[in-house]
Amino acid sequence: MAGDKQAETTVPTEAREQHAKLAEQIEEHRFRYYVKDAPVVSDAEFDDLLRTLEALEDEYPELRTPDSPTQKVSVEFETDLAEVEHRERMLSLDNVFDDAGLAAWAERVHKDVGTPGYHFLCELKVDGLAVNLTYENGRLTRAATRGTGRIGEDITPNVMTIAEIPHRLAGDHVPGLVEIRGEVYFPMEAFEALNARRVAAGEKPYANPRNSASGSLRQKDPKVTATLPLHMVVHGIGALEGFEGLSRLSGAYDLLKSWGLPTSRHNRVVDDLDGVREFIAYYGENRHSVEHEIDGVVVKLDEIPLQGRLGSTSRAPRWAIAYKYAPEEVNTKLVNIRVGVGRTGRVTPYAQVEPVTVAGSEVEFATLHNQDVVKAKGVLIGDTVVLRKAGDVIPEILGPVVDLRDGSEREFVMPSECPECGTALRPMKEGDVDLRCPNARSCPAQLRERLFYLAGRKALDIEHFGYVAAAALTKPLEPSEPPLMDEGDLFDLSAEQLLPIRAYVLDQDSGLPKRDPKTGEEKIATVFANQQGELKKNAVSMLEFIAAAKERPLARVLTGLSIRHVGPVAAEALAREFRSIERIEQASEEELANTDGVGSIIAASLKEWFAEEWHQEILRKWRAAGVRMEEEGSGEDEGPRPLEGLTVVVTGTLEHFTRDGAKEALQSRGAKVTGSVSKKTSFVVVGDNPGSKYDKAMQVKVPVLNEDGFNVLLEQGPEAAAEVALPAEE
Ligand SMILES: NC(=O)c1ccc[n+]([C@@H]2O[C@H](COP(=O)([O-])OP(=O)(O)OC[C@H]3O[C@@H](n4cnc5c(N)ncnc54)[C@H](O)[C@@H]3O)[C@@H](O)[C@H]2O)c1
Ligand SMILES: [Zn+2]
Repeated sequence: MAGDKQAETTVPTEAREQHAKLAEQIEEHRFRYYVKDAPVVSDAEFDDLLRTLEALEDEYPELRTPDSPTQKVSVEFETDLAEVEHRERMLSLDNVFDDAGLAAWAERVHKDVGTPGYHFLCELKVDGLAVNLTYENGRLTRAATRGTGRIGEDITPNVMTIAEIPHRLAGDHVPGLVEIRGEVYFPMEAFEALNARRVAAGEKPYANPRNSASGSLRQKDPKVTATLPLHMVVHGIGALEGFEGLSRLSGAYDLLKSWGLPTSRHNRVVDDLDGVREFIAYYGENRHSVEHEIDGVVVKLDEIPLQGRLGSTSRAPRWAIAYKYAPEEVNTKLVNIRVGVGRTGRVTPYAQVEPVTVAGSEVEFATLHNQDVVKAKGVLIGDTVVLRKAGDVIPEILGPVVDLRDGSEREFVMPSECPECGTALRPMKEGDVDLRCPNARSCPAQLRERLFYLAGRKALDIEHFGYVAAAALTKPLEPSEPPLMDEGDLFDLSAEQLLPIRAYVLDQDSGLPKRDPKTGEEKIATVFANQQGELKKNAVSMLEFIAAAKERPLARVLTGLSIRHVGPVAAEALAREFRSIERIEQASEEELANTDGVGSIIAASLKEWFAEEWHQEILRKWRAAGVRMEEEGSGEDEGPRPLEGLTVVVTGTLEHFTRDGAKEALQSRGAKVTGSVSKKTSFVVVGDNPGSKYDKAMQVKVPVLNEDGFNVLLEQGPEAAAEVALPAEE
């Protein structure tokens, strides 16, 4: 006893105070999270606090009293819902964040188990709300939240509305009593719509889907819960009476599944730690292939008797560990909502946030799509927001942290004029929410984006012509007249024009001027001239590359024109089929639409594009500058086109031709190759295993050629081929 007292006094006051302060913060966050469903810090920040407290207690074990948050699952609290005592405690999990932590856990398990021959059960850590289902003689009698771990809240009527959860277990052999533990989650895809409804009804939007799941289950009216797309994954068993012989947890899951409970499809039993590592690595890569959000992997000892041997602390089982992935959600400040103008003139609001690192990269901007989305999310400028960056997906804002508002936040108002050229904005189409700057030709933003795209890898591939050059040529500070009013004069740019240009150095992601990191001032540069007043080396190269770009294949030139919907693939198809810009322009909309890889939307878009006078002007100027407007070897000087005017469909596998080879052979002889059979089809070439196109050919009585007949067509022409075509059946 005396020894104890002495030990206590060895804790410095400072540490004791720090401990008390941290403990209080953690309790407060738990209350906001579990009770109010409205956390004000991210999970990562919360976990950090808990880890700091743990580290402090490692250093001064006397601080680790039974009261400490490290020893508890949650907080004591009052609730409007009825309280329920769990038959067996619901625990949390200990966390590790790296391989070393995982290995240390495995080593402890190994020491405690003593004998080899045990297995690890790997599961996904479902990011949702822990729920306890009590089944008595197969009937669902109660559902409760985890609560303090001993006492939870009664949410039976709400849980009863979840379709996946059986009210009665299937089969005859069910226990007298069983507690099923699992996670209820709210799908990410449905989250935005839920928040939109809440905002429209004047309710607080949820900060993330996990809060929605919890809030949905913990509100009073089961009729409301019934309308929500809640799901459950089962991941454990609590009390169990009147049932013997469970030896492996993985086996128990099979049993639960046979009773009709929603178990996970992703569980895997492995022999050793390397197997665990593989599982962790796999789902680290494929995190978004899973039907629910995950924040890590849970590794469990699969042998149930061994679980019993290892036991639990007051907070977590020793036989399981949670390996947490890097968080994809962080909290940050929404500094501003700006609008950007895209290549097609679409005007989209986007969020500028205080820069944060998330999922390994620094994020400063997040998309907001359109003004309705901003409203639906319920975010105000100045809010702390939950920002999510999932894999390669563009960062997005999930929702505001409403409880941190101080009244200084303001609503976003969509501008009525283009921020770059001042033109009044209009809806894209009548009734559309998306707005567009109609000044397509010389709105500096649109032209800049078009030029940047035109110079890019997919189009003319002009080296040294990057975003900064595109901006400088379209909106210089000096001279006042930009050298390019549209893309028409691109190939006539001269050194004399480039030399005097001074412009902002724009950031490609935001379209905003970059800032000097030291002074914070916006960067302005003499973009193309060096200090001696000569062209920079890069600028000389750029001009050379512009000249060389005139020789690029037709498909790339077409791509570079930024015709709506005409990307590299459609451009290839058009170039292959029509072989010159002139012929594309002369083609009827129907002809265009019937071209393989083109279709009616692109056909309409092409017609629209060619009808615009300033587009014609671009073509005239490019032609005069010597830009290639036809496919090499095309036109009149090309060889004969014996199959001109024919439309051919190829289906099934040919012996001596690949699909592309067959196409090429037809097209080089002037035939058109399409994907679908109609009355207008001249021939259908049929290889092995033809699909429905063959049946269609029979139905509409189009002549069908086998591979020999195809060769006749290629070598002797349509008349000869018609003779050997299979007679169309009656
Ligand atoms: N942001 C905040 O203010 C705040 C406050 C408190 C807690 N939290 C967060 O809440 C989360 C939950 O905290 P916690 O105490 O439950 O700890 P935890 O997340 O470390 O894990 C324990 C829980 O994981 C769940 N789980 C999911 N899949 C599982 C599986 N396959 N097998 C077993 N269990 C599985 C269980 O319900 C279990 O109770 C943590 O991520 C924590 O960061 C955040
Ligand atoms: Zn504009």
